[in-house]
Amino acid sequence: MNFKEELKRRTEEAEHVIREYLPEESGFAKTMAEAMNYSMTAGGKRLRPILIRETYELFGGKDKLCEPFMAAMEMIHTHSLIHDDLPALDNDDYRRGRLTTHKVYGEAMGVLSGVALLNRAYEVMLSAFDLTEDKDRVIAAMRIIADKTGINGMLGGQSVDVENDGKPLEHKMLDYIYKNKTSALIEASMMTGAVLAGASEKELEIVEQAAENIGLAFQIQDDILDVTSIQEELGKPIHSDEKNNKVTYVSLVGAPAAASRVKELSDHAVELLDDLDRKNGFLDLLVESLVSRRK
Ligand SMILES: CC(C)=CCC/C(C)=C/COP(=O)(O)OP(=O)(O)O
Ligand SMILES: C=C(C)CCOP(=O)(O)OP(=O)(O)O
Ligand SMILES: [Mg+2]
Ligand SMILES: [Mg+2]
Repeated sequence: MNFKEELKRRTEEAEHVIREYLPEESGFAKTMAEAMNYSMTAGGKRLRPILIRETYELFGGKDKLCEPFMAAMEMIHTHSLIHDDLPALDNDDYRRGRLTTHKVYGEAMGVLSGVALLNRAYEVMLSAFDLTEDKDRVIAAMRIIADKTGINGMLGGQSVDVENDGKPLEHKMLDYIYKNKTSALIEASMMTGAVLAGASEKELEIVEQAAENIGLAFQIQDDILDVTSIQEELGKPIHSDEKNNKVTYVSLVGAPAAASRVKELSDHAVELLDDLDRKNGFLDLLVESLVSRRK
């Protein structure tokens, strides 16, 4: 398998699915629709939608039921990035190689278009009821997503993250922040693919653990790139963490130790996936590739 080519094909396919669910830019609320689409069409790796499809296929899913969830997940993720960049939070001017949404449309529209994407995600997920007789699987997926993005997941983690800007942090709290602000959405993505395809409780637990490790590795790599990359490659400003006086994994243990931790977490995730009776070779390669990602 040529991994790069396969990844490109899957990214393009995710891109196509996402575009089907974007709001129309018309009517009195046209500006907000434009702001929503501005960030949604700015690129991005589309990692979470790809993880949904790959995990869906890992458990035997073959049809389009996962597609509204792929689009919805990218909307939730993009909402989180628009808000993460706002002046009240990380105050960053570039994202996905473009000026941030609030820089182009103003702060009020940044707040509103972010919330509107979050709301649209739920409208899109509800449309999945039209694609299956098995309503329980759709409900189960939506329950996971609501839970993992709220106070017990992404929002909880993000709130503790911003609350602690400029304060010393212990490992335990940093782990809480990373597991929630970043891993929770990766967990929700992979678990969504799994429940939609009918995975068992036991399989779902393994997927959740693997995704937690992937998410931690992903966030630590993000910390590393914040100090080792360049804006042109990353598409967002470097040294954002230092600007906000954030304790990160890199500031706590240094970049080389952080890189070893990324490798350990990624290896552990692949081992966990190996415990399943099923295999998706591309998914394993994707997880392994995140260790050396440069953007
Ligand atoms: C509800 C909200 C707003 C959630 C944001 C979650 C999140 C993982 C943001 C990015 O983290 P970061 O600031 O460490 O990364 P980046 O370098 O991409 O800004
Ligand atoms: C969790 C973090 C570090 C936020 C950025 O996520 P991605 O690195 O997946 O951002 P895009 O590719 O979607 O822009
Ligand atoms: Mg942040
Ligand atoms: Mg940020």
